[in-house]
Amino acid sequence: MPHVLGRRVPGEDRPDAVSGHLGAYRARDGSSGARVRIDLDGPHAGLVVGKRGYGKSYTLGVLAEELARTEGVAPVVVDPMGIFGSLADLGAEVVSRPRVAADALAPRAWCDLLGLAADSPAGALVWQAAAARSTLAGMREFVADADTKADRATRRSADNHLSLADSWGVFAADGLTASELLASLVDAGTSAGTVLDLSGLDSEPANAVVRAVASDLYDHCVTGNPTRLPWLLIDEAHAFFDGVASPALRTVLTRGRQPGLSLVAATQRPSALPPVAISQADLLLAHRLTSRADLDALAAARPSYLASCFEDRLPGAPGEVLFVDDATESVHAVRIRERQTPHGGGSPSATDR
Ligand SMILES: Nc1ncnc2c1ncn2[C@@H]1O[C@H](COP(=O)(O)OP(=O)(O)OP(=O)(O)O)[C@@H](O)[C@H]1O
Repeated sequence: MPHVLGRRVPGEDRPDAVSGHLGAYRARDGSSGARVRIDLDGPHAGLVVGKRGYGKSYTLGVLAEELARTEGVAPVVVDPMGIFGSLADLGAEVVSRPRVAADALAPRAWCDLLGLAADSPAGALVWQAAAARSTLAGMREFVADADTKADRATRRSADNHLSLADSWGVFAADGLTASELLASLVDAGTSAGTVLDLSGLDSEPANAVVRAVASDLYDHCVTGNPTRLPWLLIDEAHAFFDGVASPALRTVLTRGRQPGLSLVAATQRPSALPPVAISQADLLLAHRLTSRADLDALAAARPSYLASCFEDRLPGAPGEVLFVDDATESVHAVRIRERQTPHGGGSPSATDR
């Protein structure tokens, strides 16, 4: 019987409950022990942390590989560095420069995105336009025609902001929506998932895509009965918790598991995450971490069982993690298995030239 970490009701799991091969236990002398699997059956909030170069993206890739070949789940990988393209080898769809529908963002999200206070004249106009129209072109028309109440300067300001959003090239009437994302996976008869390659996008457009996809996935899970349970895997997550994607990600973290949406965030800077991102995580995979601020941020948001042993047991080599399993309130030293598709990350080295 393989050992599965993350099971909510240990010992009472269904024999057919799905899990993924994560690696092997690591003994104190560094030797490898029994195989370790991770629960993929129930929804989870996961956090992968560690210093640069110690394997966060690699670990996220291992998780994506396991999800890609698991029935009943649909991984959606947010890839800001463009390093997860090799998941196509397992049948994942890699979407370069993903685009989203304008109405995948709620009116409030439009104001946040454009840096407009909702109660400012231009903000109120953008809000009305987002509520009234489903496309960005339609919103701009709405603003141009709003000649009754809004004065010229307000219309111009609102349109300047919308024009900037237009220039990002991430909004399209036929853009990716969560329901299409999950439906297309069903049509294709595969659960291999999707990689959203955001490399080359600036922070605002990348955040716009992530906010739209996260809130759309959440709404889809709440209002429908998703045919597959989505897993949102986010690399360099601090860039999104720090940006306008944050409200949607917080909602997923605090309320996503109930309707079936999982989120796994990877970051080298846990101290840059809101405490809720740490406290909500029921799976914590910690690679080597030395910054005092990051260790303190983890300790402050975690229950007491973590503070007592966590720091001393953190691993020292790339590919090793301390796995904190909330379900059993236990901590395990694990060596993450090797990738089955090529890893696209890692630092460039002059020696390799
Ligand atoms: N489980 C593993 N098995 C074998 N090698 C690994 C493993 N994890 C990491 N490595 C090695 O460590 C290197 C760095 O890993 P990775 O790119 O995931 O780091 P990172 O923590 O995401 O760094 P960054 O913050 O710079 O993105 C990889 O290129 C790989 O060579």
